[in-house]
Amino acid sequence: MHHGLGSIEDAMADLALLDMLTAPMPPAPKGFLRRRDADLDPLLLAAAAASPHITRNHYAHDFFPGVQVPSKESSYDWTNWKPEDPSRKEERKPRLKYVSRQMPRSQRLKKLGLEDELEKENSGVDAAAQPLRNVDNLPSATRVSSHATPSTSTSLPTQLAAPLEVKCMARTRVPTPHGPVFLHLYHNNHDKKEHLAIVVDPAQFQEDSPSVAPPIRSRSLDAVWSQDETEMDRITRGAYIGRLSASSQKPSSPSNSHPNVTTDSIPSPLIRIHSECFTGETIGSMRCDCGEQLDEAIRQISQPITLPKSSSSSSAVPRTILGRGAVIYLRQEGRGIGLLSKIRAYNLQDLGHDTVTANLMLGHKADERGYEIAGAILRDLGLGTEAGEGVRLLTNNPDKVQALEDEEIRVVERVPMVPRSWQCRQADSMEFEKKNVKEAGATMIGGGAVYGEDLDKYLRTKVLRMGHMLSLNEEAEGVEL
Ligand SMILES: Nc1nc2c(ncn2[C@@H]2O[C@H](COP(=O)(O)OP(=O)(O)OP(=O)(O)O)[C@@H](O)[C@H]2O)c(=O)[nH]1
Repeated sequence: MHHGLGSIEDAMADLALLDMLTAPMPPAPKGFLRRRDADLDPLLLAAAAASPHITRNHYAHDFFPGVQVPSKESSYDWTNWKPEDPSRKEERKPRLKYVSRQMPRSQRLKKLGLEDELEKENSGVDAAAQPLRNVDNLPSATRVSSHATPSTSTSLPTQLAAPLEVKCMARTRVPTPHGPVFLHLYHNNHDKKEHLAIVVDPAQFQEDSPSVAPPIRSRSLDAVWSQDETEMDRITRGAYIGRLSASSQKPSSPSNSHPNVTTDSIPSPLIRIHSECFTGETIGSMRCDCGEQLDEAIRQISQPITLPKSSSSSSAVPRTILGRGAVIYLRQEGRGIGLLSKIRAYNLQDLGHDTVTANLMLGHKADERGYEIAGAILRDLGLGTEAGEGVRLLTNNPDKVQALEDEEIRVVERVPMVPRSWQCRQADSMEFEKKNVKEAGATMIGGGAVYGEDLDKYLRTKVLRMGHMLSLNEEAEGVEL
């Protein structure tokens, strides 16, 4: 393209070029896709030819305010653009504000005469913290002075002075690889968690044979909850006796479900207090033995119990009864620090810290659990009480034994939990892995043993730093299963 004064040939050449560029497009052949951008604008081309300063971009963009006022001198020349005078900002129109037409909730509640609701909201005690009050005939927790300290980190920070109450909200039969169990779901008035009791007592299905041992049943579940409660209501929440089926529906009653059976001649039921571990129990983590312990506890509790030989018995064959006991499953993930902190603690453990130090580095205690709720659930099940049976406690953790004794639960024996991998250390390792880990699904209920470097480190820390009552010799030597 030529600019300025040139020969007539140059002008003719420019015109021919302009003509070529702006000539109508010949009809597109079949299947040919037309360009989607605009055809060249002849005026724009002429302008571009006239001045080296003006390009198509000057027309397409408006970065500079001057362009919006074409009449302004040099408005198309961005070099003349000046930033806005900051002192003029004050003159700007104020931004539109959103104004609510609804009065604040506190005022609305007052207007409706619901100051109590307001008071409750401000106190921090919400309805979920008082599940018993909403649904049943048990008294509600009352608020007290703010000096009361919550007993565990999992308790609500809501100064509840009312005595702890637990209530079994529902119970159902669950078949497991170790036999049927009754799963009990509990609410309580001190935290918002749904703690569970896994009761092993298959003798309850044998309605025809006389009870040797008292059935393990929840008092709060078998209680009458309201005068207008129907049989179907009771059955639906699990307050039935025997085996529930289409042809057998016998609602329980507070009196007939807790017969006075003497327990002197039978061993006390085996109990485990177990704390939630999502990683170990749900995704089969091999950093800990929690999944395996849960499985092992249900397995051991379900084993038949050999009765001690009585002098009156003439039979030489030892008498056995069906296994019985319970796992109290507390929602105290990560030894009470919660899953989020536990996951972070694992990263610190990968850096070389042990499970205790990792907790401390995150500002937690080594163990933040409490066992008051476990004590209350055991009492509700009639276990470990003065009047009822003592319990044999399946644990290596001295804190649990002490905590239950503080709860006035009668612990007649501590039964150790030796990790399965320690028990079969001497077995052929490949065989062990194949049989117990790969095929069975390590740590899951009914599965095999969990083992590995992470687990070894974890178990040793429990023994060396948390006082767990396990002999490290067993780890070294191994015990045949
Ligand atoms: N913070 C933390 N918690 C862990 C870790 N590994 C497992 N846990 C938690 O530790 C708890 C294990 O509790 P329990 O199964 O009741 O057993 P225990 O206190 O070790 O005592 P035993 O009765 O002897 O088994 C669960 O809440 C797990 O989530 C860890 O590395 N860090």
